[in-house]
Amino acid sequence: MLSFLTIQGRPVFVEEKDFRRYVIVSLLSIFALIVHLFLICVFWLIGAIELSVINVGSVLIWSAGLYINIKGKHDLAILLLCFEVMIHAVLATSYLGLGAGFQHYLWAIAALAVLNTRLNTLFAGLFSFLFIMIFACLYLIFSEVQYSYRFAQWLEWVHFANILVAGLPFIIALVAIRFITVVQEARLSELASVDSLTGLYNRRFATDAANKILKRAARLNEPVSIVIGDIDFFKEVNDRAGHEVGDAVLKRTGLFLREQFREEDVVARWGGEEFLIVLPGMTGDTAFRKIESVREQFVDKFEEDNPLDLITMSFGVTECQPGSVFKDSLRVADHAMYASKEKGRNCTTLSPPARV
Ligand SMILES: Nc1nc2c(ncn2[C@@H]2O[C@H](COP(=O)(O)OP(=O)(O)OP(=O)(O)O)[C@@H](O)[C@H]2O)c(=O)[nH]1
Repeated sequence: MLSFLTIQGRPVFVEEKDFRRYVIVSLLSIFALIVHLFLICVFWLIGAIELSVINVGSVLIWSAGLYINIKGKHDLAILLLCFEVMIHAVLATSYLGLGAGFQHYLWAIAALAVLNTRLNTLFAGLFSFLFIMIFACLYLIFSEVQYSYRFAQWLEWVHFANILVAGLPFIIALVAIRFITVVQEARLSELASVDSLTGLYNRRFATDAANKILKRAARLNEPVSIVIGDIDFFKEVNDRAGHEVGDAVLKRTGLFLREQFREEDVVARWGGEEFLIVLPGMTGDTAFRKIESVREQFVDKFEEDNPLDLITMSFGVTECQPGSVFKDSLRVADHAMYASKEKGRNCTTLSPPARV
């Protein structure tokens, strides 16, 4: 995914992921620059010249970070900004003591360092640990430092504000990790259950679903029918029109079959040009009539789009006996489908249920 952006008046396209880093790091830098410029004035006014000077240093580093980020070196910019926060936290604590709460920013950058996926995991972990280690050391080294500037009555509010501001990146980092995890879990489960060519369920998912449907049907004493459908002379389609056309036929068959059945029915690509359909609540006779109508519509659909090449399907149907095992009923449906092939194809065969 590309986004449009102008750098020095020239239009450039950047990758969506980089564009996000560009915007986030730039906004963060601008926000930090404003805060530090404000702090320079505040410290100057209260006579804390050395603190004012520290903030001048920060302004220079954040400006450099912003510049490097605009130039496209986002990782270097993030690294530089993490080090600025670290140095700032140490110096501020050494002058103002732990009561001002600047040490809490180390937790924020520890979380951000782990989020930087371009750092290898070991490095990211080590960086993060380094920041937490410094945080712990600040408590050992500067526990005696007392705040000695004007407006001491505001100190606890400065601490309060620092905890809140430092907590924000921490929350953002956790939300980002959660978001990425949820999206990836959904993607993985889709990959594990869906056939990438047709978008139908794959064999593994369909087997699990069929077993569950059969168990439920046995409990409720309801019928279930199993159907195997196979495209006729598919090898010829591939040989004459090419593999790509063959793929397109499979895709359209998948779409067509999905449209023909209810949501609770399982329609899956069983392999190659073979499809499995599980019809809960349907007796063998009803399933047979339904499949015959689907088969006729299938021929019409492909005839409309491609009148020269007749594409047809052969089906095998069976009803599962309560308490029967999926693989036994599947075998019966498969034999029924082969019986349809032997009868000359483009037809449906209903077989009696497998014995329990
Ligand atoms: N394009 C394409 N072809 C596939 C795919 N999977 C399997 N095939 C092809 O499907 C063809 C199946 O051929 P056969 O098993 O001989 O069956 P058929 O030609 O349909 O003949 P009958 O089933 O007897 O009517 C083979 O040529 C496989 O290469 C796929 O994902 N894409």
